[in-house]
Amino acid sequence: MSTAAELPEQGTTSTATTSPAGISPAADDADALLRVNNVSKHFPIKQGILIQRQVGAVKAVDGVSFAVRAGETLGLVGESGCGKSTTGRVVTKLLEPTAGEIYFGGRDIAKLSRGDMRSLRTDIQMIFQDPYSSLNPRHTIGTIVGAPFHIQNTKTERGIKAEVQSLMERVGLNPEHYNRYPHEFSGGQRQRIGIARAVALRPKLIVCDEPVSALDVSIQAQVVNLLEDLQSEFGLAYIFVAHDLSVVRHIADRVAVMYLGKIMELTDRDSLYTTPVHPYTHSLMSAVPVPDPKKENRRERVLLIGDLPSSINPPSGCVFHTRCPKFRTALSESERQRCVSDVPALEIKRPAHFAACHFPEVRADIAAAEDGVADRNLAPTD
Ligand SMILES: Nc1ncnc2c1ncn2[C@@H]1O[C@H](COP(=O)(O)OP(=O)(O)OP(=O)(O)O)[C@@H](O)[C@H]1O
Repeated sequence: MSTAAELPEQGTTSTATTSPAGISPAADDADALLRVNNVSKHFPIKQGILIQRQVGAVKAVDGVSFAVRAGETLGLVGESGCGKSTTGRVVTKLLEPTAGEIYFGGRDIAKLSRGDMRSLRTDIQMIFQDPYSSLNPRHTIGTIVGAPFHIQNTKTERGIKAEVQSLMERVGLNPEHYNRYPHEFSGGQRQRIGIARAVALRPKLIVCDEPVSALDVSIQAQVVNLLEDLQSEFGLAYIFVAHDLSVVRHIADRVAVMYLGKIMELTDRDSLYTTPVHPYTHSLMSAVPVPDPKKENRRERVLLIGDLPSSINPPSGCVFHTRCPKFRTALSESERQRCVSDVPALEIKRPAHFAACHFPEVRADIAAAEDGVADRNLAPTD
């Protein structure tokens, strides 16, 4: 593993990586199925009626690096608009990255054309947030779940029907409803249809983009449990995009926290929830209620002041400095200057614990223990 001094700056797409293989340490994982290295997605803003010219860009994702191991779940969390969904869509190549590398099974898929990506569609799939709009209302469930088999073109009609009905049964749907249309199913059942479609070809990786946030709370846990069962049965890896920290704590092995298009902290679930080192993660965690009323009364809430800055013109240096409680209250003038001018690298602060902060919360362990962060019961209700 590289030392902190060797680590690259996260953020600007022109920043060179310095690890021997040219891969950011956050993506440099020997067991990785997917390695996302310094990937950006900037949406151009154009002006003009006849002749359009680019006048700026929405920096939805700006130099993110992470790895996903075979069979694991990586949670992607952060406030609305921080770039979680865009990251997921770039990984599945529903969106083309502006810069960076995406290694899947050792091959850089970032620059593959749509045609070349067709063979990889078997291996990488996506489950969408909205079970109402992600299914074609004019197609029966048989057609929707059977579509991947038709594209693959290796099975007879009868073989496809048998496969689809077995998948329906596996995800908790009645196989006799093969000829029904999406509007005849509830929200939870529609998400099960989306899941059956995603796992049909036994992919290695599924990007789950807020798969339960549109569902009733009572249904959420059932769908999360189904995803977990399918993961162990088929050895799937998930990127699980969510803004709900409880669901992510329940399902993720490791978690990446995003803010304004960048990864602020990346580590295993327990380290993140019990000993966060980035002031942003600390604020997020402090907003989660503690079940014990005594501890809940003593809970220190770290409020973030101000609105999320625009991703068209993000703050200089550390993008979080304009809202960082530590920047406001605990740093000297020269330390603050560093936050304003230098982009912090996503670097190792503890073994396997990455954070992009010049002045991480080194006392977070003690604070977390005192505040009862470690005791928080964040599992979703069954
Ligand atoms: N097609 C697009 N064109 C321009 N800007 C876009 C486009 N898609 C997303 N954005 C912008 O990119 C930023 C990141 O959006 P994204 O949807 O990835 O965030 P998110 O973290 O998933 O948010 P949410 O939790 O609300 O879904 C936002 O500022 C959004 O407005």
